[in-house]
Amino acid sequence: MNATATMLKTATAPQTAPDADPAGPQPLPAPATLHAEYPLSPALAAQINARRASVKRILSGDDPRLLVAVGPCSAHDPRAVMEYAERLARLSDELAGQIVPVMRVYVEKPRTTVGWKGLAYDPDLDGSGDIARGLALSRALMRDVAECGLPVATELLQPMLAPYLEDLLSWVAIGARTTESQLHRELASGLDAAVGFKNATSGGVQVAVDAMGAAAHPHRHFAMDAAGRPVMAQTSGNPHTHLVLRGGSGAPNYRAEHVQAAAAALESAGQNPRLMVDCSHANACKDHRRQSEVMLDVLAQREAGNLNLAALMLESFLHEGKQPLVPGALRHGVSITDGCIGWDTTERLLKTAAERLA
Ligand SMILES: O=C[C@H](O)[C@H](O)COP(=O)(O)O
Ligand SMILES: C=C(OP(=O)(O)O)C(=O)O
Repeated sequence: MNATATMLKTATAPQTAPDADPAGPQPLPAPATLHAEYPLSPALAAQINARRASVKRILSGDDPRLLVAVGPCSAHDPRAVMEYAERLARLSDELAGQIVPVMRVYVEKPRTTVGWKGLAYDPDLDGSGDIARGLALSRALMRDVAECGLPVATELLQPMLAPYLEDLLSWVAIGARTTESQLHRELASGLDAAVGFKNATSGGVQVAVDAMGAAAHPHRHFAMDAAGRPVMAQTSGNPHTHLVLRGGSGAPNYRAEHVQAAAAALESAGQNPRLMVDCSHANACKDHRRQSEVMLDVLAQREAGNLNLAALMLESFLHEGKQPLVPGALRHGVSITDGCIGWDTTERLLKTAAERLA
């Protein structure tokens, strides 16, 4: 039984400390405590390093395969996420000649205003906010997905979460709402994994180009160490960053003219022109069914010779669409945040991409 299933089996009782004042601050385990509880074996650490290198080779143009960040908008149900991971792992082996999937295991969700903020924040989906249990579940789930043979992708949103999870990550997103944030550029500068910076929710690409430049530099910044103590961190800079075009202000930016303009902005800034197109979000006008047309358009651009299109993102789960968060009445395998394409559509799209890229 994987760690997540064990966690779920044993974690049904409330996990808050008996004497904790629910209104007051409550202690969290230090990163080192969770690492000890859910350690990374040397073999898995080596596999993650190899996966990170594979992602970087695609983004540097040294590997002609297509990188695809694919999976649910949010990981609200670890059992369903593992069911999805097992399917994706099988498909990944079948398409390995042309496609390198990295699986979205998003445990923090940025909200436009308010809403459920992710497994790490509220694992019981009821507003109880058991962050301690959410952190443990998040680490256990990411490790189980990694042990499934899949590179793990996530958005890092709360910088304090990074020391709990970063050793498990093969690709990291900085989201549209935080690409302009200096804290997230500092965070990215210290990561070993490649980092994709989303364009702004307005559609503006320059903030992401600036973020890539900032993240490439070393930074000295406030951070937390493995023991949970505040420290002065010194990073060496991360040269493995790239732009993610996700549309903005209700308008897509995945078409050839947008991609060419973005590549020009990147090249004039001396940045890597290879980029990822997020087929969801504003590129799909928040309609999950439009992800297919976005992906097929991008594939056509690649076939026309634009190899700067090195990567794609798909929001995909077991079943298509989304559902309201009604605890106790949730349908299995359906997103509770953004709408997703279902597994059958995902499999068909990835197989189509592999055939066209062969
Ligand atoms: O990917 C998820 C959403 O784009 C993001 O969390 C914003 O969702 P919201 O506008 O419903 O808050
Ligand atoms: C929140 C996400 O995207 P964005 O930052 O582009 O809204 C996401 O990819 O889940």
